[in-house]
Amino acid sequence: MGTAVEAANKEANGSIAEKKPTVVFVLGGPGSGKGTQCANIVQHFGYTHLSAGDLLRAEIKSGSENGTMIQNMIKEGKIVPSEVTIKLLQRAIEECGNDKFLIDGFPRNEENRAAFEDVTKIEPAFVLFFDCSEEEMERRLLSRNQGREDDNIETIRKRFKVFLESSLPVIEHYDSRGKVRKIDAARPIEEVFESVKAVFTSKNEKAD
Ligand SMILES: Nc1ncnc2c1ncn2[C@@H]1O[C@H](COP(=O)(O)OP(=O)(O)OP(=O)(O)O)[C@@H](O)[C@H]1O
Ligand SMILES: Nc1ccn([C@H]2C[C@H](O)[C@@H](COP(=O)(O)O)O2)c(=O)n1
Ligand SMILES: [Mg+2]
Repeated sequence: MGTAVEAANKEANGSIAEKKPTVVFVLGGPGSGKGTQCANIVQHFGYTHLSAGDLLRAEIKSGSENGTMIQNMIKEGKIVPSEVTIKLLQRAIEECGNDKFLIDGFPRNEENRAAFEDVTKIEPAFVLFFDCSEEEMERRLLSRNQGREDDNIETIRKRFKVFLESSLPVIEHYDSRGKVRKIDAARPIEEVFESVKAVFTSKNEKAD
């Protein structure tokens, strides 16, 4: 159940169906640099950044009835049921005055993908895929130092396995539809962003 403030925001900004927002999915393995590059895209291109992982962590902190379940799943590197994550994304989109969104770390599996399409009827403009080796991602995660409970070697290995088994097939799904813009994410942050900028400024993209 939403609060009165949430309801007022939704009325002011419109439901997802009315808004028909531009959505770019930002995918890649754990530690590939999704959040880092999203921050740059926000600055340069005026998108609103919605990280599914951040929304789930905020839900744990809020003391929600789903908090313990979400916390346990994140600790195990597992993917939270779509209905929970989609509600959080839907609410964030509806409460926001912007009409273009980077959805980071979602869809993470086929269930996420199909349920989001079903509920919102939104097709992404394109999918940014940050491609990086496990070796490099592991190095980055182990030195991230943000106090995340899942940045330990045991959970990191589980997250890599889930990425290969459940998330890569989603990327392949969009690739077969010509939607994936693959970026070599193993380079320094500034170089990666040069490639990202080229995607967002391309005349062929409908998302700039
Ligand atoms: N190109 C890069 N080169 C080196 N370090 C990077 C690069 N991009 C990001 N990092 C660092 O790696 C760590 C992980 O980056 P980030 O949080 O952006 O990854 P992520 O894909 O969002 O990860 P997660 O899926 O775990 O949320 C951070 O400490 C970040 O500063
Ligand atoms: N669609 C999603 C996104 C994230 N989660 C959970 C499981 C992830 O390991 C964790 C952290 O996400 P990140 O911040 O690394 O993008 O959050 C999920 O269940 N479903
Ligand atoms: Mg992130």
